[in-house]
Amino acid sequence: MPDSTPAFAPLATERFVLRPLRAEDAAELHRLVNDWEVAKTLARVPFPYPRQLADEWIASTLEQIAEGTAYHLAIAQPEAEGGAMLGCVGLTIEREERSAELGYWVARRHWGQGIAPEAAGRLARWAIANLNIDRITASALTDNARSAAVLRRIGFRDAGKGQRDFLSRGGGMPVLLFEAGRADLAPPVAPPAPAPEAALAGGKPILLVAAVGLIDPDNRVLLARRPEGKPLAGLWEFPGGKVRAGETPEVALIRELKEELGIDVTEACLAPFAFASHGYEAFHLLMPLFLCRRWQGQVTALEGQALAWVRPQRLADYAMPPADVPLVALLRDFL
Ligand SMILES: Nc1nc2c([nH]c(=O)n2[C@@H]2O[C@H](COP(=O)(O)OP(=O)(O)OP(=O)(O)O)[C@@H](O)[C@H]2O)c(=O)[nH]1
Repeated sequence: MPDSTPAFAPLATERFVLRPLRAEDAAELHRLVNDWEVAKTLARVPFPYPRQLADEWIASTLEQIAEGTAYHLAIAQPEAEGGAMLGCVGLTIEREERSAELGYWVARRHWGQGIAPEAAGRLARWAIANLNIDRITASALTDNARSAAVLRRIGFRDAGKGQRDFLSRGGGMPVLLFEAGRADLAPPVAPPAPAPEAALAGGKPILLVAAVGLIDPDNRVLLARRPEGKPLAGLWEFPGGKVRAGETPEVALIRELKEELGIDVTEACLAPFAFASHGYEAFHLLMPLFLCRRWQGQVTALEGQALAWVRPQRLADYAMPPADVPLVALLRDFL
């Protein structure tokens, strides 16, 4: 399955942009990273850092972005503020493991301004939502308390100790290992609005969500990817959403399909198929799944979400929320 980022659009953070490096960044990159205080914290940076290596490194990062194997980006001021480079942040993908390794550095004169957590946090959240990974790993030298604090602030958990080769130190060095999954990088989930007493399940409110398997004439099912910033970002799901007070599941679904996909569906075309009942940490999800083969209008991603029409036998290739797993099996057998 291809990742949804053929050409890399810069990522904005509150104060900066994360953009691909450019050939003309080489002299500045060399000046900033050829600093023992920076180089000594980085595993793959030699010291002294040869000027020519900056050109080669930048060229290799562009190839890696094009191949989708790694995303090494400049942390820069917005162009309107001068565009100066402040450091770099990067992710190397380990496709087989559905994971990626995070690294970053910030130029010494910009230390203490919270640049690393802002940049690395954004890249990590973007990656879990847009690349086919479930986990991000990182490491920090055992004596680099500042870097360990950055990782914990983003949401990384301690995952033991290890040893890594450091080019700048000429050999193996002890490191603290860190790891973050989808839930660690997600915003805190607010429980749904107070439910009627009858709707409390084991102390958790019941959340009623209506979802649909839209099926096209080729018998493919539409999945939508949960965007960055939402819980379960990066997982694929059936289109739909929360049923609001006063709505039936059908009415809620008709509204959501119009808002999210720009299509018109009638109640008569929504066939009840199955339901999910799943205990998440903050709520218990009750989700009727309808099937629909007829709608009006062109399916369009109106909320910037990635969409995929998926053949039933390929549904297992798409990571979905745990509540959907039994539904996928039923749907595959049915179609
Ligand atoms: N639409 C949909 N939601 C699902 C599926 N599986 C599943 O667990 N859910 C959960 O059901 C809830 C759907 O709520 P939603 O899409 O309206 O709301 P949201 O969390 O995106 O936040 P929002 O209120 O900002 O829109 C989420 O907690 C989502 O994780 C699915 O296949 N489709």
